[in-house]
Parts: sequence; C-alpha cells; structure tokens
Amino acid sequence: MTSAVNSSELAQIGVTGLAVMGSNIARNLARHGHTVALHNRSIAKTDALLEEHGSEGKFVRTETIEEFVAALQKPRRVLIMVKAGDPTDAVIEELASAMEEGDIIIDGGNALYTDTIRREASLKERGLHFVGAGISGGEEGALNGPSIMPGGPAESYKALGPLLESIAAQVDGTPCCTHIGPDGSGHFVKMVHNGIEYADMQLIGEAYNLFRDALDLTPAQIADVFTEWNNGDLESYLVEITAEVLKQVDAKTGQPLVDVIVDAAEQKGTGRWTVKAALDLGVPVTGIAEAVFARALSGSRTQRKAAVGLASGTLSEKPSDAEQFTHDISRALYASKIVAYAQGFDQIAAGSAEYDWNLHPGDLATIWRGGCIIRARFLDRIKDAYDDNAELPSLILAPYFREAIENAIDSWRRVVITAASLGIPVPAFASSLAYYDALRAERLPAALTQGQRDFFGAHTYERTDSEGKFHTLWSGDRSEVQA
Ligand SMILES: NC(=O)c1ccc[n+]([C@@H]2O[C@H](COP(=O)([O-])OP(=O)(O)OC[C@H]3O[C@@H](n4cnc5c(N)ncnc54)[C@H](OP(=O)(O)O)[C@@H]3O)[C@@H](O)[C@H]2O)c1
Ligand SMILES: O=C(O)[C@H](O)[C@@H](O)[C@H](O)[C@H](O)COP(=O)(O)O
Repeated sequence: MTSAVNSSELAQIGVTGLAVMGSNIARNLARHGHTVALHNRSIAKTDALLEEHGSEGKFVRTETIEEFVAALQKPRRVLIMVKAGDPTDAVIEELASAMEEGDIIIDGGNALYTDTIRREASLKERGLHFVGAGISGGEEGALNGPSIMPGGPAESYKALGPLLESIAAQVDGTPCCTHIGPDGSGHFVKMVHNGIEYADMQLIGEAYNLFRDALDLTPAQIADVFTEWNNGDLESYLVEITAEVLKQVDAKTGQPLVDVIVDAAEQKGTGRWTVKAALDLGVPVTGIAEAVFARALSGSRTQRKAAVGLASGTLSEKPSDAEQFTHDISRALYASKIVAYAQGFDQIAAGSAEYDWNLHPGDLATIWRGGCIIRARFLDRIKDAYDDNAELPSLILAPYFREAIENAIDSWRRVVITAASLGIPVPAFASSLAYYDALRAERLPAALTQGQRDFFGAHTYERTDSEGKFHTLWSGDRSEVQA
C-alpha cells in the first residue's frame, strides 16, 4: 500500500467517491498502469479499497482534499464519483477551492445535464475545465470496461481522452468512449441511455409476463427462451441477465427468486428526467414514458391491492399455438425495441439542436456497443444505419429497420391483440405499435384537434391548400377569415 505523497509519486488522476462505481473505476485505472490518488469523504472506504485491492496497481492514499489535490500531476485530473445532486456540488466546491487554473474536474456520476451546464459555466469563470461524463456499465463495467460519454471542452478531452479510452470497453478494437460535445451533452446522452434502458427492461418484462400469463410457462422455461433469443438478433446484455435472474432459485423457499421479489420497481430518477426533458423538447418518447409510468404504477401498492378483483371481461382465449406465439413475442419485442431506440435517438437530435451540441448519433451507437447496460448486437445495426445516412429522419426509416418491422408487424399486432383480450398489461408494446401507426399515417386526427382549439379559443389553424393561419368565426356566420 502506498500512503506517502511525494513529488516522484504524483498520480495521473485522482478519484474521489469510492463506493461501488468509484472504487472499481479506480482499480480499472490502476490496472491499466495509471497511478491513482484515492479520496473518500469517510476514510474507511479508502482503506478498505487499499486493503483488498492495493496490490492491483499504484495508488496514493489521501485523507483530506488538500492532500488529494497535492498528490496529482499538473494539470490535475480528478474524477468525482459521488451521489448526484447536492453532494456533487459540495465536492466540486471543495475541489475547485484547492485546484488551479487549467486543472480538470470530471463528474462521472449520473448528474442532471442542466446541472452540468451550470457547473461547467461557473467553473470556466474560475479557469477550471469541467467534464460531465456519463459512465455506464454498473459495478462490473466500471472494473472491466464501461462505456464512457464525456462532455465538456474539446481541449480537456485532449488531456483526458487517452486515459478514459484506455479503461473503456473495446469493441472490434474501438474504445466505447468518445468526446460527446460541449458542457452538458455527455450527461444528456447518458440520461437518454438510461431512458432507453428503462424501455428495454419494460419490454422484456412484458414479454416475460406474456409467457407466464398467456402461455403458462415457468420462470425456468422462460429463462430458456431468453437464452435462445440471446443467440439471435435480440442478443443483448439485458436479455442475457434476464435469463440469469429467471433461472435463480431462492435458497430460503426453493421458489424461483423472481416469485419472492416484491413486484414494485424502484427508480433513482434518470428515466423520469428523460421523459421530463422529452416533454420540454416536444419529442414523443412513448416507450420510455410507459416504462417510467409502469414502474410508478407497480409502486402504487395500496391502490393495486384495492383494485385486485376488478373485472377483466370474458375474452379469455389463450393462444393455441405456443411456438407461433413465442415467435410473435420475439418479433413484438424486436419491433418495440426499434421504436424505443428510434425515439431515444430523436430526443438526442432534439437536445443537440436545442443546445447547439452538434452530436453525432453514429458515434453514440458506436460507444454503446460495449460496456454499457443497453449493449446489444442491435447497436451495430444502428451504427451502420447512421454510417449510411447521418441525416436519417427516424431510425425506423433505415432500410434494415424498416424491413425488420415489416417482418414483425403481424406478430406485433397479434401480441397486442392477445394481451388486450386476455387482460395482460403490455403498455410499452402497445404504445410502441401505436406510435409506429401514427408515424406512418397519412392523416392524423390532429386536424380535428386544431378545429376544436380554434372553436373554443380562436387558436387558428393551417390549411392543406393555402399558406398562412386561418380562423373560422364559430360564434358568428362560420365563415373563415385569415388570421
Ligand atoms: N451504481 C451504479 O451502477 C452506477 C452506474 C453508473 C453511474 N452511477 C453514478 O455514479 C455515482 C456513484 O455511484 P455509486 O453507486 O458508486 O455510489 P452512491 O451510492 O451513489 O454514492 C456514494 C458515494 O458518495 C459519497 N458521498 C455522498 N454524499 C457525499 C457528500 N455530501 N460529500 C462527499 N461525498 C459524498 C459517499 O461517501 P461516503 O462513503 O463518505 O458516504 C460515497 O463515496 C452516482 O452519481 C451514481 O448515480 C452509478
Ligand atoms: O448505465 C448504468 O450503468 C445504469 O443505468 C446506472 O446508471 C444505474 O444502474 C441506474 O441509474 C439505475 O437506475 P434506476 O435505479 O433508476 O433503475
């Protein structure tokens, strides 16, 4: 264990916040030959890390922020891995007071991107570089290679990029880390990543529920289906771990573990942030929104308990061909997943335009191919789609995805029809299908909405055959005037 701080042992980077993520990233950095200064508010975590893993590389133990900052090579690079929100502000303030012009502070937590925009602007005034870096992959990714989404000044990426790229996951020799864009862009992109993660998990949950309630399969049988799917176009980390979770037997009861876990899903907030930001940007992220609401509904335990026994109707015929229905579910999952990703990429495009970030969707597909929670074979297809046409109006319109949906459409409809008739909730499957149908519709009932708005509020409407805004004199002779 290295505890002394002297000039010959200055660290290339410091990590403060040594809980699950920080400790594993510090180890990842050290394992890649970087000397890492360690700091945590409570010293016990620092000592535990050194005690258990001090031999994995070169660490510098520090107790105070002053010692920590003094242990770093200039320009100093500090990675903050603490709780998002006020704790991050408190740590930034402490660090900024001890650091010098040109030093770089990296926030690797799940920060709200508007906080990152504010922090970057305020630290810039103090001569410090601030990099808001989304990091995905959980504990295992942090240690063995996460996907890293750093925003902030391009200049700071020059000093930081090689180091971050060295610890990121690699796919086909390409690191899952790239400079995303200015200020809050890295955290914005990480937020949308998490939103897509929510949608993906909800869709998998709906597929699981259909297997249980429409086909009467056991968790172990469903695990086998997911394992098989993981060898095809649905191959992904989330499908893989779904099989693992479903296979798990509870040691205490002998029941499948999934049956003894309380069915109320929690959420730390990134999914909710994605939906709030999408509402402000005016982007329909229906798959993500349904996933966030589904978690909220699952947590409404009192209401749910009171509602048990409500009528489900009489249409209760189960699918007669289990093999066909299993195939249908796999296609409904694939098609709905395409919609969720298309919507997430739409939100990224809208955020990029709003904040002038100049984000490149193909780059994101590239760095999400490995390390992160939504990593999937599918991401290669998304990368190809944006390589072919960086200006795609929607991912759904890329030839590969268009064809995939065409091949899935009847299965997708059968799944939603069956679920609706059996009373099995599939909000994400159904809303994704509704989104797809609305997107491809030549005419939408929005024309009627406009008429209603004009009727009660003189809000005006556009005509299909002339330029300008119009208003009908609804309370008068109902003639039309140009507004
Ligand atoms: N867990 C994941 O899978 C995951 C994945 C990606 C990103 N993230 C993000 O990464 C960050 C770290 O996550 P985590 O799960 O490792 O840890 P966490 O539970 O979110 O945070 C614990 C760490 O924050 C420190 N901390 C809390 N309040 C503080 C304060 N006021 N001042 C200074 N330090 C404070 C704690 O120090 P003490 O030890 O002294 O309490 C501890 O080191 C979070 O922003 C999280 O959202 C997490
Ligand atoms: O990319 C990741 O590594 C995960 O998304 C990570 O960020 C974390 O596990 C989520 O924040 C959990 O989110 P919920 O608690 O909201 O499900």
